[in-house]
Amino acid sequence: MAKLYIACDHAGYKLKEHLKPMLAQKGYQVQDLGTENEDSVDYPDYAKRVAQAVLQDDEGKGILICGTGIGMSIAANKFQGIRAALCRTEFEAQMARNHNNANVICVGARAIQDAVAERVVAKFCESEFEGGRHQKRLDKVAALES
Ligand SMILES: O=C(CO)[C@H](O)[C@H](O)[C@H](O)COP(=O)(O)O
Repeated sequence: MAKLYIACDHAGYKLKEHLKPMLAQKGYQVQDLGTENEDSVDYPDYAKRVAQAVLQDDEGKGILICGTGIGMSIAANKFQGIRAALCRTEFEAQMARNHNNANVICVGARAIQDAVAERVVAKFCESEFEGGRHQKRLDKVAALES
């Protein structure tokens, strides 16, 4: 089972703490890369931690939470090899894995309710990349990085 790296800014702290027991209960090994409280911090610092951890772990996946998920997704996608997807629905989370082979999910704690976020993140974690025609497209995406 893939290891999960999770981090947030102050806006995402409560949701991060809410999600961790759910993920552990499902059997995932979860490494918390901060932040540790609701004091104001800057989301790029935490996006960097998760992006670097995921890039060093072939099977690893990342979970990033800020107020909207937008800042985290912008920052994480600056790292070559990171495919970060901002997801608000279970459908988006499943497609992010099935079609885009996203290795990081970004969630907006101020945008969706905790119960919805739980289902969205769980769907992301349990869904697989389908390969095939989607790999060819991801190869083209990767070519854009160079
Ligand atoms: O980066 C964001 C927006 O794209 C995140 O939602 C941040 O959590 C948000 O900007 C933080 O805002 P705050 O007013 O400093 O709490």
